[in-house]
This record gives sequence, structure tokens and C-alpha cells, in this order.
Amino acid sequence: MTDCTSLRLPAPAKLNLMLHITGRRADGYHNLQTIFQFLEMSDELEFQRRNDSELTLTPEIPGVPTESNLIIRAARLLQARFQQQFPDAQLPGADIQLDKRLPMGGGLGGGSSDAATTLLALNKLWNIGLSLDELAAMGLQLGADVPVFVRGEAAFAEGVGEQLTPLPELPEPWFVVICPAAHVETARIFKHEQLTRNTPVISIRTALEHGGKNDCQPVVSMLYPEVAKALTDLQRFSHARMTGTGACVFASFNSEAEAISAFEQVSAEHSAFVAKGVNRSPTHRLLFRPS
Ligand SMILES: C[C@](O)(CO)[C@H](O)COP(=O)(O)OP(=O)(O)OC[C@H]1O[C@@H](n2ccc(N)nc2=O)[C@H](O)[C@@H]1O
Ligand SMILES: Nc1ncnc2c1ncn2[C@@H]1O[C@H](COP(=O)(O)OP(=O)(O)OP(=O)(O)O)[C@@H](O)[C@H]1O
Repeated sequence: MTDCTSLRLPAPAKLNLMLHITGRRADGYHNLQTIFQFLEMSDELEFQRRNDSELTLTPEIPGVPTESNLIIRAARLLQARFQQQFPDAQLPGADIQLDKRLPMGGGLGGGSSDAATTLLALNKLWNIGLSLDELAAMGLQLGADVPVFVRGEAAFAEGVGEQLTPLPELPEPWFVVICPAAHVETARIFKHEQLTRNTPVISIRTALEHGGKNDCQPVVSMLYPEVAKALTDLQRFSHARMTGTGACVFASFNSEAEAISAFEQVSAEHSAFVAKGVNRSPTHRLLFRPS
């Protein structure tokens, strides 16, 4: 295999097609059942290997100090692992460029996806050779949504989101996604006393046959009127739901033309986009394409 010194990769958005909260654990985290699907809508990252151990990220995201950016945190975790594995080797670094396209705090998982793409890219650029299992376990330290992006397959998720059963056969519709101008803090929703936390556990089959709801949606709609309005407006065209802990809401369509027609009608009032749902992450499609 030839060594490469630079890589450009997407970090796609995800949707939670349903999200049930089935209990609260002793550590305060919640057990979930959710279906993840990826969107053909991504941040773009470019990685250049450095021969010293510096990590740089440009541009900085306003309001997110570089050291707390999930991209840099992912890179540091991998550097620590490199050091364990190759104690006598020069620690490598990277110059990372981020083209941020996904709205933040929208429930589209952009930060988690950036972290996953960083783990996949630097594992390759630094020739560490970690398996997807190892990278997913590392990703879980950064956030509950990172493992599904590392594995790159649409999935039914349980636990806090880390127990994944791939769903390669999900329909891949077109989605209209509305991004209301609200930044929903995930922890605030999970702490809310009116959050439903006792939805009965269901089988994957039931989830696939009957769909499901998003247990966070009632609380978020109550706290953020912009989200409630987006749901009402999108509901005119097709069943509208919220992704993750919001604020983005989505509806599916059988064809691109139908999705564009709905988009054209909501976009006068809302910030929105059209994207196809895909069961294999665009990152994996590029990174693991047959040579
Ligand atoms: C709701 C989802 O978006 C569904 O995909 C994710 O589970 C959230 O994942 P995430 O954004 O990666 O969240 P994390 O950064 O791990 O957690 C943020 C905060 O949300 C709460 N949290 C998160 C996930 C979970 N299963 N239970 C929780 O209670 C915790 O208070 C945590 O401090
Ligand atoms: N690379 C990054 N991109 C976006 N946000 C980041 C990044 N690194 C750290 N963050 C922080 O993480 C927060 C959540 O960002 P993200 O875009 O993942 O939210 P989200 O779409 O609501 O995700 P989720 O569905 O996982 O809750 C941001 O508000 C920001 O403070």
C-alpha cells in the first residue's frame, strides 16, 4: 500500500428517523432506541500530515475554542494511542481544514461526524492500523453519536447509541430538512423533567414496520416555538419529525422532484435544504472504495 500525505473527506449529517428514550441510567445518561440514516449533505475536511506533532485547525469555529473542537479532541486521542503503540516513533501531527456546512446544534450530528471523519482519516494518514471497532470505542469517549459515523452504516442503535445493528436495506428517500434558528442544547433536553423516559423497548422489526416517534419532540416544541412552527409548516407536505434533540425537522419524499417542490414552498419562510438519505456513509464510500 502506498503511503498518502493528504486526504479530503466528507463528514455527513445523520437523521434520527425515530428516537425512543427507554430509561435513565445511574450515570445520568439515557438508554435510547433510535434509527440512524446518513444524508448526502456534509461538512468537508482536508487533512495534511505533518512530520512534527503539531495539530492545526482552520478556520476556527466561532464560539468553539480549538482545544474543545471535537476534531482536535479526536486527533489528540489518536495521538495518545499512536504513542502507546509506537513509543519510539516521532509523534505525527496534521494541518486540518474544515469547510463547515452543517448547522450546529441542529440534531444533525455535525460535530460527531467531524470527529469520526478525523479518526478515520488520521488512522490512515498516520498508518496506525486500528480497526473500526477500536476507532468506534475511541469515538464513544467523544460523544454518543460518534460510533455510528465511524462504522458508516445506517443502523438501529441501543444503549446510549453505541450498540449498533446495521440496517443496509432501509429505503433511501429524499428529505426536506428545515433548520429553525434555534440552538438546542442536548443536555438541557435530557435533563428536562417533562421528558418521556419510559417508552417500552421494542424489537427492530417493530421499529422498521411501524416507525416510531421522537420522545424529545414534545419538550423541544414546547421550549422552542420556532421548532413547533417548522413542524406544522412541513407537515402540510409529508409526515414531519424532529431529528435528535432538534432543532432540525425533516420529512421524506419518494422523489427528488416532490422534495424540491415542498422545499420551494417552505424556503420562503425557513432555512431548509433537500438531501438524499443513504445507508452507507459518503465518508466510507470514498475511503473504502475498491481500488
Ligand atoms: C440524542 C442523540 O443526538 C441521538 O442521536 C444523541 O444520543 C446525542 O449524542 P451527542 O450529541 O453525541 O451527545 P453527548 O455529547 O454524548 O451528550 C450530551 C449530553 O446529553 C445527555 N445524553 C446524551 C446521550 C444519551 N444517550 N443520554 C443523555 O443523557 C447527557 O446529559 C450528555 O451530557
Ligand atoms: N467540529 C465541531 N462541529 C460542530 N460543533 C462542534 C465541533 N466541535 C465541538 N462542537 C460543539 O458541539 C456542539 C454540538 O454540535 P453538533 O453540530 O454536533 O450538534 P448536533 O447536530 O445537535 O449534534 P447531536 O445530534 O449529536 O446532538 C456545538 O454547539 C459545539 O459547541
